[in-house]
Amino acid sequence: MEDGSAGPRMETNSTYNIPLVQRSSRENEMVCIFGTGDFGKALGSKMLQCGYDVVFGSRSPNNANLVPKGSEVLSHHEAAQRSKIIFLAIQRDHYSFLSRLAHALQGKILVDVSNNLKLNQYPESNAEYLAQLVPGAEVVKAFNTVSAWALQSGTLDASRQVFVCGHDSKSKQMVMEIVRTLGLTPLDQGSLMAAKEVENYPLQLFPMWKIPMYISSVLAAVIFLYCVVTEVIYSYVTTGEDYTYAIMIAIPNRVFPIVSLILLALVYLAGIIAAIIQLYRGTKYSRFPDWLDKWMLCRKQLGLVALGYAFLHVIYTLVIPIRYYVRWWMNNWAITQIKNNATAPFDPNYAWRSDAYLAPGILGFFFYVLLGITSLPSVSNIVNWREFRFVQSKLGYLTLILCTGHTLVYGWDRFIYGPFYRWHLPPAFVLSLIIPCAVLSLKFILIAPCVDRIITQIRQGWERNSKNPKKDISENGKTTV
Ligand SMILES: NC(=O)C1=CN([C@@H]2O[C@H](COP(=O)(O)OP(=O)(O)OC[C@H]3O[C@@H](n4cnc5c(N)ncnc54)[C@H](OP(=O)(O)O)[C@@H]3O)[C@@H](O)[C@H]2O)C=CC1
Ligand SMILES: [Cu+2]
Repeated sequence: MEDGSAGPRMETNSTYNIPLVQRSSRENEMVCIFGTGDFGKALGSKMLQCGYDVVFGSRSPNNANLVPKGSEVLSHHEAAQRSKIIFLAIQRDHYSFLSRLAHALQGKILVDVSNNLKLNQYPESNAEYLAQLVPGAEVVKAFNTVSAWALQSGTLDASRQVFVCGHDSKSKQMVMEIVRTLGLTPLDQGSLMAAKEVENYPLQLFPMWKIPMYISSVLAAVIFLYCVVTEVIYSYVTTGEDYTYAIMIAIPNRVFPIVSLILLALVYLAGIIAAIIQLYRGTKYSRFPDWLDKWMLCRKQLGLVALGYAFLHVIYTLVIPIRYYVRWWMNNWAITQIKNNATAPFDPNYAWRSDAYLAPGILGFFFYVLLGITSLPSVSNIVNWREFRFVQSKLGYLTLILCTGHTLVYGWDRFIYGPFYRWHLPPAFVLSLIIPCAVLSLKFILIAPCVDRIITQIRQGWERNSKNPKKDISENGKTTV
Protein backbone atom coordinates (compact mmCIF):
# COMPACT_ATOMS: atom_id res chain seq x y z
CA MET A 1 0.00 0.00 0.00
CA GLU A 2 1.12 3.49 -0.72
CA ASP A 3 1.88 5.81 2.08
CA GLY A 4 3.05 9.36 2.23
CA SER A 5 6.68 8.38 2.50
CA ALA A 6 7.18 7.84 -1.20
CA GLY A 7 7.93 11.49 -1.81
CA PRO A 8 10.58 13.62 -0.18
CA ARG A 9 9.89 14.25 3.48
CA MET A 10 9.49 17.68 4.93
CA GLU A 11 12.12 18.55 7.48
CA THR A 12 11.54 21.08 10.20
CA ASN A 13 13.07 24.50 10.88
CA SER A 14 13.37 25.73 7.34
CA THR A 15 12.07 28.92 5.87
CA TYR A 16 8.58 28.68 4.47
CA ASN A 17 8.30 28.03 0.75
CA ILE A 18 11.97 27.23 0.21
CA PRO A 19 12.26 23.73 -1.19
CA LEU A 20 13.03 21.62 1.84
CA VAL A 21 14.35 18.66 -0.02
CA GLN A 22 15.53 18.76 -3.58
CA ARG A 23 13.84 16.26 -5.82
CA SER A 24 16.75 13.99 -6.33
CA SER A 25 16.14 12.21 -9.61
CA ARG A 26 15.42 15.10 -11.94
CA GLU A 27 15.41 18.83 -12.36
CA ASN A 28 12.70 20.67 -10.49
CA GLU A 29 9.52 20.00 -12.30
CA MET A 30 7.37 22.95 -13.27
CA VAL A 31 3.69 22.90 -12.40
CA CYS A 32 1.18 25.51 -13.37
CA ILE A 33 -1.77 26.63 -11.27
CA PHE A 34 -4.60 28.72 -12.70
CA GLY A 35 -6.22 30.92 -10.07
CA THR A 36 -4.56 32.72 -7.19
CA GLY A 37 -7.38 32.19 -4.71
CA ASP A 38 -7.22 30.36 -1.38
CA PHE A 39 -6.78 26.94 -2.84
CA GLY A 40 -4.37 27.95 -5.58
CA LYS A 41 -2.09 29.69 -3.10
CA ALA A 42 -2.22 26.85 -0.57
CA LEU A 43 -1.48 24.24 -3.21
CA GLY A 44 1.28 26.42 -4.66
CA SER A 45 3.12 26.83 -1.38
CA LYS A 46 2.82 23.15 -0.59
CA MET A 47 4.30 22.33 -3.98
CA LEU A 48 7.13 24.81 -3.52
CA GLN A 49 7.92 23.20 -0.19
CA CYS A 50 8.05 19.83 -1.85
CA GLY A 51 10.48 20.96 -4.47
CA TYR A 52 8.37 21.90 -7.48
CA ASP A 53 8.66 25.10 -9.45
CA VAL A 54 5.33 26.81 -9.53
CA VAL A 55 3.93 29.24 -12.04
CA PHE A 56 0.51 30.80 -11.56
CA GLY A 57 -1.83 31.75 -14.37
CA SER A 58 -3.97 34.69 -13.38
CA ARG A 59 -6.27 37.34 -14.80
CA SER A 60 -4.10 39.93 -13.10
CA PRO A 61 -0.46 38.82 -13.49
CA ASN A 62 0.73 42.09 -11.96
CA ASN A 63 -0.37 41.15 -8.44
CA ALA A 64 2.67 38.97 -7.99
CA ASN A 65 2.91 39.86 -4.31
CA LEU A 66 -0.23 37.90 -3.60
CA VAL A 67 1.27 34.54 -4.46
CA PRO A 68 3.70 32.48 -2.37
CA LYS A 69 7.31 33.65 -2.53
CA GLY A 70 9.35 31.75 -5.03
CA SER A 71 6.60 31.38 -7.61
CA GLU A 72 5.82 33.38 -10.72
CA VAL A 73 2.59 34.86 -11.94
CA LEU A 74 1.88 35.11 -15.64
CA SER A 75 -1.15 35.43 -17.85
CA HIS A 76 -3.09 32.22 -18.32
CA HIS A 77 -1.77 31.89 -21.84
CA GLU A 78 1.89 32.32 -20.90
CA ALA A 79 1.67 30.17 -17.79
CA ALA A 80 0.12 27.33 -19.77
CA GLN A 81 3.16 27.17 -22.04
CA ARG A 82 5.47 26.50 -19.11
CA SER A 83 4.07 23.25 -17.80
CA LYS A 84 2.58 19.99 -18.95
CA ILE A 85 0.30 19.87 -15.92
CA ILE A 86 -2.13 22.66 -15.09
CA PHE A 87 -4.11 22.73 -11.85
CA LEU A 88 -7.35 24.66 -12.15
CA ALA A 89 -7.94 26.32 -8.77
CA ILE A 90 -10.95 28.15 -10.12
CA GLN A 91 -14.64 27.73 -9.42
CA ARG A 92 -16.52 25.80 -12.06
CA ASP A 93 -18.74 28.81 -12.80
CA HIS A 94 -15.70 30.59 -14.24
CA TYR A 95 -14.45 27.75 -16.44
CA SER A 96 -15.92 29.19 -19.66
CA PHE A 97 -12.83 31.34 -20.39
CA LEU A 98 -10.84 28.12 -20.83
CA SER A 99 -12.49 27.36 -24.16
CA ARG A 100 -10.78 30.49 -25.55
CA LEU A 101 -7.45 29.04 -24.38
CA ALA A 102 -8.17 25.71 -26.03
CA HIS A 103 -5.22 26.06 -28.38
CA ALA A 104 -2.71 26.69 -25.56
CA LEU A 105 -4.17 23.84 -23.54
CA GLN A 106 -3.90 21.32 -26.37
CA GLY A 107 -2.29 18.11 -25.04
CA LYS A 108 -2.01 19.38 -21.47
CA ILE A 109 -3.13 17.60 -18.34
CA LEU A 110 -5.81 19.67 -16.64
CA VAL A 111 -6.35 18.83 -12.99
CA ASP A 112 -9.84 19.69 -11.82
CA VAL A 113 -9.92 20.29 -8.05
CA SER A 114 -13.33 21.91 -7.91
CA ASN A 115 -16.19 21.24 -5.54
CA ASN A 116 -19.82 22.21 -5.66
CA LEU A 117 -22.05 23.63 -2.99
CA LYS A 118 -24.82 21.08 -3.35
CA LEU A 119 -25.13 17.43 -4.30
CA ASN A 120 -25.84 17.02 -8.03
CA GLN A 121 -25.78 20.77 -8.54
CA TYR A 122 -25.12 20.35 -12.27
CA PRO A 123 -26.24 17.59 -14.62
CA GLU A 124 -22.66 16.55 -15.40
CA SER A 125 -19.62 16.52 -13.11
CA ASN A 126 -17.34 19.57 -13.15
CA ALA A 127 -14.52 17.46 -14.55
CA GLU A 128 -16.64 16.14 -17.43
CA TYR A 129 -17.82 19.67 -18.14
CA LEU A 130 -14.18 20.75 -18.30
CA ALA A 131 -13.37 17.90 -20.67
CA GLN A 132 -16.15 19.12 -22.99
CA LEU A 133 -14.86 22.70 -22.84
CA VAL A 134 -11.28 21.71 -23.68
CA PRO A 135 -11.53 18.53 -25.73
CA GLY A 136 -7.82 18.63 -26.65
CA ALA A 137 -6.65 18.23 -23.06
CA GLU A 138 -6.62 15.27 -20.67
CA VAL A 139 -8.73 15.99 -17.61
CA VAL A 140 -7.88 14.41 -14.25
CA LYS A 141 -10.03 14.91 -11.18
CA ALA A 142 -8.09 15.14 -7.90
CA PHE A 143 -7.53 17.06 -4.67
CA ASN A 144 -11.13 18.13 -4.18
CA THR A 145 -11.30 16.39 -0.79
CA VAL A 146 -8.28 18.28 0.55
CA SER A 147 -9.02 21.69 1.99
CA ALA A 148 -6.88 24.77 1.40
CA TRP A 149 -6.60 25.16 5.15
CA ALA A 150 -5.33 21.62 5.67
CA LEU A 151 -2.77 22.02 2.88
CA GLN A 152 -1.45 25.20 4.39
CA SER A 153 -1.45 24.24 8.05
CA GLY A 154 -0.13 20.76 7.42
CA THR A 155 -2.95 19.19 9.43
CA LEU A 156 -3.66 16.62 6.79
CA ASP A 157 -4.09 13.60 9.02
CA ALA A 158 -7.80 13.26 8.50
CA SER A 159 -7.67 13.94 4.79
CA ARG A 160 -4.53 12.26 3.54
CA GLN A 161 -6.47 10.38 0.93
CA VAL A 162 -6.78 12.00 -2.46
CA PHE A 163 -9.26 10.47 -4.88
CA VAL A 164 -7.98 10.57 -8.43
CA CYS A 165 -9.89 9.71 -11.59
CA GLY A 166 -9.46 10.31 -15.30
CA HIS A 167 -9.64 8.60 -18.69
CA ASP A 168 -5.95 8.67 -19.58
CA SER A 169 -3.98 6.44 -17.26
CA LYS A 170 -0.62 8.08 -18.04
CA SER A 171 -1.93 11.51 -17.06
CA LYS A 172 -3.48 9.99 -13.99
CA GLN A 173 -0.15 8.43 -13.02
CA MET A 174 1.59 11.78 -13.32
CA VAL A 175 -0.96 13.43 -11.05
CA MET A 176 -0.73 10.55 -8.58
CA GLU A 177 3.02 11.00 -8.50
CA ILE A 178 2.52 14.63 -7.46
CA VAL A 179 0.00 13.56 -4.84
CA ARG A 180 2.60 11.20 -3.37
CA THR A 181 5.33 13.79 -3.46
CA LEU A 182 3.10 16.10 -1.42
CA GLY A 183 2.94 13.40 1.22
CA LEU A 184 -0.61 12.34 0.45
CA THR A 185 -2.12 9.02 -0.55
CA PRO A 186 -3.67 8.80 -4.01
CA LEU A 187 -6.63 6.48 -4.48
CA ASP A 188 -7.37 5.61 -8.09
CA GLN A 189 -11.13 5.80 -8.62
CA GLY A 190 -11.14 4.83 -12.30
CA SER A 191 -12.26 6.82 -15.31
CA LEU A 192 -13.66 10.34 -15.40
CA MET A 193 -17.11 8.82 -15.09
CA ALA A 194 -16.34 8.46 -11.38
CA ALA A 195 -15.83 12.23 -11.11
CA LYS A 196 -19.42 12.83 -10.07
CA GLU A 197 -19.04 10.50 -7.12
CA VAL A 198 -15.68 12.01 -6.21
CA GLU A 199 -17.24 15.47 -6.30
CA ASN A 200 -20.19 14.37 -4.22
CA TYR A 201 -17.92 12.81 -1.62
CA PRO A 202 -17.08 15.92 0.43
CA LEU A 203 -20.74 16.93 0.34
CA GLN A 204 -22.01 13.53 1.32
CA LEU A 205 -20.57 13.62 4.80
CA PHE A 206 -23.33 15.93 5.86
CA PRO A 207 -26.50 13.97 5.16
CA MET A 208 -25.30 11.26 7.53
CA TRP A 209 -25.63 13.75 10.35
CA LYS A 210 -28.48 15.77 8.92
CA ILE A 211 -31.15 13.11 9.33
CA PRO A 212 -30.26 12.20 12.96
CA MET A 213 -30.01 15.88 13.91
CA TYR A 214 -33.33 16.61 12.27
CA ILE A 215 -35.09 13.64 13.89
CA SER A 216 -33.68 14.40 17.33
CA SER A 217 -34.57 18.10 17.16
CA VAL A 218 -38.12 17.39 16.07
CA LEU A 219 -38.51 14.71 18.76
CA ALA A 220 -37.07 16.98 21.44
CA ALA A 221 -39.37 19.86 20.44
CA VAL A 222 -42.48 17.67 20.38
CA ILE A 223 -41.75 16.03 23.74
CA PHE A 224 -40.87 19.37 25.30
CA LEU A 225 -44.20 20.82 24.21
CA TYR A 226 -46.01 17.71 25.40
CA CYS A 227 -44.43 18.06 28.85
CA VAL A 228 -45.17 21.78 29.00
CA VAL A 229 -48.82 21.09 28.21
CA THR A 230 -49.28 18.14 30.59
CA GLU A 231 -47.29 19.64 33.46
CA VAL A 232 -46.98 23.42 33.37
CA ILE A 233 -50.19 24.37 31.60
CA TYR A 234 -52.18 21.62 33.29
CA SER A 235 -51.10 22.80 36.77
CA TYR A 236 -51.87 26.37 35.92
CA VAL A 237 -55.32 25.63 34.50
CA THR A 238 -56.45 23.18 37.16
CA THR A 239 -54.91 24.55 40.38
CA GLY A 240 -53.53 27.92 39.37
CA GLU A 241 -50.07 26.77 40.48
CA ASP A 242 -47.04 28.35 38.85
CA TYR A 243 -44.85 25.49 37.73
CA THR A 244 -43.11 27.39 34.92
CA TYR A 245 -39.65 27.08 36.49
CA ALA A 246 -39.78 23.41 35.46
CA ILE A 247 -39.00 24.36 31.87
CA MET A 248 -35.39 25.04 32.87
CA ILE A 249 -34.30 21.73 34.38
CA ALA A 250 -37.12 19.36 35.29
CA ILE A 251 -38.69 19.20 31.83
CA PRO A 252 -35.44 19.14 29.83
CA ASN A 253 -34.34 16.29 32.07
CA ARG A 254 -37.41 14.39 30.93
CA VAL A 255 -36.92 15.32 27.29
CA PHE A 256 -33.24 14.24 27.08
CA PRO A 257 -33.63 10.65 28.30
CA ILE A 258 -36.78 10.19 26.23
CA VAL A 259 -35.12 11.42 23.03
CA SER A 260 -32.03 9.37 23.81
CA LEU A 261 -33.98 6.17 24.38
CA ILE A 262 -36.11 6.61 21.26
CA LEU A 263 -33.04 7.34 19.10
CA LEU A 264 -31.20 4.31 20.47
CA ALA A 265 -34.23 2.16 19.69
CA LEU A 266 -34.37 3.66 16.18
CA VAL A 267 -30.76 2.54 15.61
CA TYR A 268 -31.82 -1.06 16.10
CA LEU A 269 -35.26 -0.74 14.54
CA ALA A 270 -33.62 -0.31 11.13
CA GLY A 271 -31.94 -3.72 11.36
CA ILE A 272 -35.16 -5.33 12.54
CA ILE A 273 -37.17 -3.91 9.66
CA ALA A 274 -34.43 -5.11 7.28
CA ALA A 275 -34.63 -8.62 8.75
CA ILE A 276 -38.43 -8.63 8.46
CA ILE A 277 -38.23 -7.51 4.83
CA GLN A 278 -35.72 -10.27 4.08
CA LEU A 279 -37.94 -12.82 5.80
CA TYR A 280 -40.99 -11.64 3.88
CA ARG A 281 -39.24 -11.59 0.52
CA GLY A 282 -37.36 -14.79 1.25
CA THR A 283 -34.15 -13.44 -0.27
CA LYS A 284 -31.36 -11.02 0.44
CA TYR A 285 -30.80 -10.27 -3.22
CA SER A 286 -33.40 -7.56 -3.70
CA ARG A 287 -32.70 -4.01 -2.74
CA PHE A 288 -34.09 -2.43 0.39
CA PRO A 289 -36.30 0.60 -0.10
CA ASP A 290 -34.36 3.84 -0.35
CA TRP A 291 -35.46 5.20 3.02
CA LEU A 292 -34.29 2.06 4.75
CA ASP A 293 -30.89 2.23 3.04
CA LYS A 294 -30.49 5.81 4.20
CA TRP A 295 -31.63 4.88 7.68
CA MET A 296 -29.15 1.97 7.89
CA LEU A 297 -26.33 4.23 6.74
CA CYS A 298 -26.89 6.87 9.41
CA ARG A 299 -27.22 4.46 12.36
CA LYS A 300 -23.84 5.35 13.75
CA GLN A 301 -24.62 9.05 13.76
CA LEU A 302 -28.07 8.35 15.20
CA GLY A 303 -26.40 6.42 18.02
CA LEU A 304 -23.89 9.17 18.70
CA VAL A 305 -26.62 11.81 18.87
CA ALA A 306 -28.49 9.50 21.26
CA LEU A 307 -25.34 9.29 23.38
CA GLY A 308 -25.16 13.09 23.43
CA TYR A 309 -28.68 13.27 24.86
CA ALA A 310 -27.82 10.59 27.42
CA PHE A 311 -24.87 12.71 28.54
CA LEU A 312 -27.16 15.70 28.99
CA HIS A 313 -29.54 13.55 31.04
CA VAL A 314 -26.67 12.49 33.32
CA ILE A 315 -25.46 16.05 33.85
CA TYR A 316 -28.97 17.37 34.47
CA THR A 317 -29.54 14.58 36.96
CA LEU A 318 -26.33 15.31 38.86
CA VAL A 319 -27.39 18.91 39.55
CA ILE A 320 -30.69 17.89 41.14
CA PRO A 321 -29.41 18.08 44.76
CA ILE A 322 -28.29 21.69 44.33
CA ARG A 323 -31.57 22.90 42.90
CA TYR A 324 -33.34 25.43 45.12
CA TYR A 325 -36.68 23.69 44.67
CA VAL A 326 -35.25 20.37 45.83
CA ARG A 327 -33.39 21.86 48.80
CA TRP A 328 -36.48 23.75 49.87
CA TRP A 329 -38.58 20.67 49.65
CA MET A 330 -36.12 18.52 51.65
CA ASN A 331 -35.74 21.13 54.37
CA ASN A 332 -39.43 21.60 54.57
CA TRP A 333 -39.97 17.91 54.94
CA ALA A 334 -37.39 17.65 57.71
CA ILE A 335 -38.89 20.63 59.56
CA THR A 336 -42.37 19.17 59.31
CA GLN A 337 -41.10 15.96 60.88
CA ILE A 338 -39.41 17.91 63.68
CA LYS A 339 -42.53 19.94 64.34
CA ASN A 340 -44.67 16.84 64.48
CA ASN A 341 -41.98 15.13 66.50
CA ALA A 342 -42.38 12.08 64.31
CA THR A 343 -39.71 10.51 62.10
CA ALA A 344 -40.98 9.06 58.84
CA PRO A 345 -40.31 5.32 58.90
CA PHE A 346 -37.65 3.91 56.59
CA ASP A 347 -39.38 2.25 53.66
CA PRO A 348 -37.27 -0.63 52.28
CA ASN A 349 -39.65 -0.92 49.34
CA TYR A 350 -38.94 2.60 48.36
CA ALA A 351 -35.19 2.09 48.84
CA TRP A 352 -35.36 -0.92 46.54
CA ARG A 353 -37.32 0.94 43.99
CA SER A 354 -34.97 3.90 43.82
CA ASP A 355 -31.84 1.75 43.62
CA ALA A 356 -33.41 -0.57 41.09
CA TYR A 357 -34.18 2.49 38.99
CA LEU A 358 -30.71 4.02 39.25
CA ALA A 359 -28.63 0.86 38.74
CA PRO A 360 -29.75 0.05 35.17
CA GLY A 361 -29.46 3.74 34.37
CA ILE A 362 -25.83 3.83 35.45
CA LEU A 363 -24.94 0.54 33.74
CA GLY A 364 -26.88 1.53 30.65
CA PHE A 365 -24.96 4.78 30.45
CA PHE A 366 -21.67 2.96 30.90
CA PHE A 367 -22.38 0.63 27.97
CA TYR A 368 -23.72 3.57 25.98
CA VAL A 369 -20.35 5.30 26.35
CA LEU A 370 -18.53 2.09 25.47
CA LEU A 371 -20.65 1.82 22.32
CA GLY A 372 -19.79 5.38 21.41
CA ILE A 373 -16.08 4.80 21.95
CA THR A 374 -16.02 1.62 19.87
CA SER A 375 -17.67 3.44 16.98
CA LEU A 376 -14.75 5.88 16.74
CA PRO A 377 -12.66 5.11 13.66
CA SER A 378 -9.44 4.90 15.69
CA VAL A 379 -10.98 2.13 17.79
CA SER A 380 -13.04 0.35 15.15
CA ASN A 381 -9.95 0.14 12.93
CA ILE A 382 -8.15 -2.07 15.41
CA VAL A 383 -10.93 -4.64 15.79
CA ASN A 384 -12.01 -6.93 12.98
CA TRP A 385 -15.53 -6.66 11.66
CA ARG A 386 -16.78 -9.65 13.67
CA GLU A 387 -15.63 -8.06 16.88
CA PHE A 388 -17.09 -4.76 15.75
CA ARG A 389 -20.44 -6.40 14.91
CA PHE A 390 -20.41 -8.20 18.24
CA VAL A 391 -19.81 -5.03 20.19
CA GLN A 392 -22.23 -2.88 18.24
CA SER A 393 -25.02 -5.44 18.21
CA LYS A 394 -24.75 -7.36 21.49
CA LEU A 395 -23.57 -4.41 23.54
CA GLY A 396 -26.11 -2.21 21.78
CA TYR A 397 -29.02 -4.47 22.70
CA LEU A 398 -27.73 -4.76 26.25
CA THR A 399 -27.67 -0.97 26.45
CA LEU A 400 -31.17 -0.77 25.04
CA ILE A 401 -32.42 -3.37 27.54
CA LEU A 402 -30.81 -1.56 30.48
CA CYS A 403 -32.09 1.86 29.44
CA THR A 404 -35.58 0.52 28.79
CA GLY A 405 -35.44 -1.22 32.18
CA HIS A 406 -34.35 2.05 33.77
CA THR A 407 -37.42 3.75 32.33
CA LEU A 408 -39.78 0.88 33.23
CA VAL A 409 -38.65 0.92 36.87
CA TYR A 410 -38.93 4.70 36.86
CA GLY A 411 -42.52 4.18 35.78
CA TRP A 412 -43.25 1.49 38.42
CA ASP A 413 -46.79 2.25 39.61
CA ARG A 414 -47.00 5.48 37.66
CA PHE A 415 -48.24 3.51 34.64
CA ILE A 416 -51.56 2.93 36.31
CA TYR A 417 -51.60 5.86 38.70
CA GLY A 418 -54.54 8.05 37.66
CA PRO A 419 -53.19 11.53 38.56
CA PHE A 420 -50.34 11.08 36.11
CA TYR A 421 -52.80 10.85 33.24
CA ARG A 422 -53.53 14.52 32.93
CA TRP A 423 -56.28 15.35 30.50
CA HIS A 424 -56.26 11.62 29.74
CA LEU A 425 -52.77 11.97 28.24
CA PRO A 426 -50.20 9.38 29.31
CA PRO A 427 -47.04 10.74 30.96
CA ALA A 428 -44.24 11.37 28.45
CA PHE A 429 -42.10 8.47 29.69
CA VAL A 430 -44.87 6.04 28.73
CA LEU A 431 -44.68 7.31 25.14
CA SER A 432 -40.90 6.93 25.18
CA LEU A 433 -41.26 3.21 25.85
CA ILE A 434 -43.35 2.38 22.79
CA ILE A 435 -40.54 2.07 20.22
CA PRO A 436 -37.94 0.47 22.56
CA CYS A 437 -40.43 -2.15 23.76
CA ALA A 438 -41.52 -2.85 20.20
CA VAL A 439 -37.88 -3.23 19.10
CA LEU A 440 -37.04 -5.55 21.99
CA SER A 441 -40.15 -7.70 21.46
CA LEU A 442 -39.51 -8.01 17.73
CA LYS A 443 -35.87 -8.83 18.37
CA PHE A 444 -37.00 -11.48 20.80
CA ILE A 445 -39.13 -13.05 18.09
CA LEU A 446 -36.35 -12.80 15.50
CA ILE A 447 -33.83 -14.60 17.67
CA ALA A 448 -36.23 -17.47 18.35
CA PRO A 449 -34.44 -20.52 16.91
CA CYS A 450 -37.03 -21.29 14.21
CA VAL A 451 -37.01 -17.72 12.85
CA ASP A 452 -33.30 -17.21 13.34
CA ARG A 453 -32.52 -20.32 11.27
CA ILE A 454 -34.41 -18.95 8.26
CA ILE A 455 -32.77 -15.52 8.54
CA THR A 456 -29.33 -17.07 8.75
CA GLN A 457 -30.05 -19.17 5.66
CA ILE A 458 -31.27 -16.12 3.76
CA ARG A 459 -28.18 -14.17 4.74
CA GLN A 460 -26.04 -17.02 3.47
CA GLY A 461 -27.67 -16.71 0.08
CA TRP A 462 -30.59 -19.14 0.24
CA GLU A 463 -33.70 -18.02 -1.66
CA ARG A 464 -37.21 -19.19 -0.90
CA ASN A 465 -38.74 -18.59 -4.32
CA SER A 466 -35.81 -19.56 -6.44
CA LYS A 467 -36.75 -22.34 -8.88
CA ASN A 468 -33.24 -23.73 -8.84
CA PRO A 469 -31.98 -22.95 -5.42
CA LYS A 470 -28.73 -24.85 -5.70
CA LYS A 471 -28.08 -25.11 -9.40
CA ASP A 472 -27.45 -22.33 -11.79
CA ILE A 473 -26.89 -23.21 -15.43
CA SER A 474 -24.41 -20.80 -16.89
CA GLU A 475 -24.15 -19.89 -20.54
CA ASN A 476 -21.55 -22.44 -21.54
CA GLY A 477 -23.72 -25.23 -20.26
CA LYS A 478 -21.65 -25.95 -17.19
CA THR A 479 -23.41 -26.23 -13.93
CA THR A 480 -22.09 -24.19 -11.09
CA VAL A 481 -23.02 -25.19 -7.60
N1 LIG B 1 -10.83 26.45 -0.69
C1 LIG B 1 -10.76 25.16 -0.45
O1 LIG B 1 -10.52 24.73 0.69
C2 LIG B 1 -10.98 24.17 -1.55
C3 LIG B 1 -11.28 24.59 -2.82
N2 LIG B 1 -11.45 23.68 -3.83
C4 LIG B 1 -11.76 24.13 -5.18
O2 LIG B 1 -10.72 24.95 -5.64
C5 LIG B 1 -11.25 25.92 -6.53
C6 LIG B 1 -10.78 27.28 -6.08
O3 LIG B 1 -11.27 27.51 -4.77
P1 LIG B 1 -10.84 28.78 -3.95
O4 LIG B 1 -9.40 29.04 -4.16
O5 LIG B 1 -11.34 28.60 -2.59
O6 LIG B 1 -11.69 29.90 -4.67
P2 LIG B 1 -11.43 31.47 -4.68
O7 LIG B 1 -12.73 32.08 -5.01
O8 LIG B 1 -10.69 31.89 -3.49
O9 LIG B 1 -10.40 31.66 -5.89
C7 LIG B 1 -10.72 31.38 -7.16
C8 LIG B 1 -9.72 32.03 -8.09
O10 LIG B 1 -10.22 31.84 -9.38
C9 LIG B 1 -9.86 32.96 -10.19
N3 LIG B 1 -11.08 33.47 -10.82
C10 LIG B 1 -12.15 34.03 -10.23
N4 LIG B 1 -13.05 34.41 -11.14
C11 LIG B 1 -12.55 34.09 -12.35
C12 LIG B 1 -13.00 34.24 -13.68
N5 LIG B 1 -14.20 34.80 -13.96
N6 LIG B 1 -12.22 33.80 -14.66
C13 LIG B 1 -11.02 33.25 -14.41
N7 LIG B 1 -10.52 33.09 -13.16
C14 LIG B 1 -11.28 33.50 -12.16
C15 LIG B 1 -9.27 34.02 -9.30
O11 LIG B 1 -7.86 34.01 -9.51
P3 LIG B 1 -7.18 35.20 -10.37
O12 LIG B 1 -7.67 36.46 -9.79
O13 LIG B 1 -5.70 34.97 -10.16
O14 LIG B 1 -7.56 35.00 -11.79
C16 LIG B 1 -9.60 33.52 -7.91
O15 LIG B 1 -8.62 33.85 -7.00
C17 LIG B 1 -12.74 25.77 -6.50
O16 LIG B 1 -13.17 25.05 -7.62
C18 LIG B 1 -12.99 24.99 -5.24
O17 LIG B 1 -14.14 24.20 -5.37
C19 LIG B 1 -11.29 22.35 -3.60
C20 LIG B 1 -10.99 21.88 -2.35
C21 LIG B 1 -10.84 22.75 -1.22
CU1 LIG C 1 -32.59 8.29 33.67
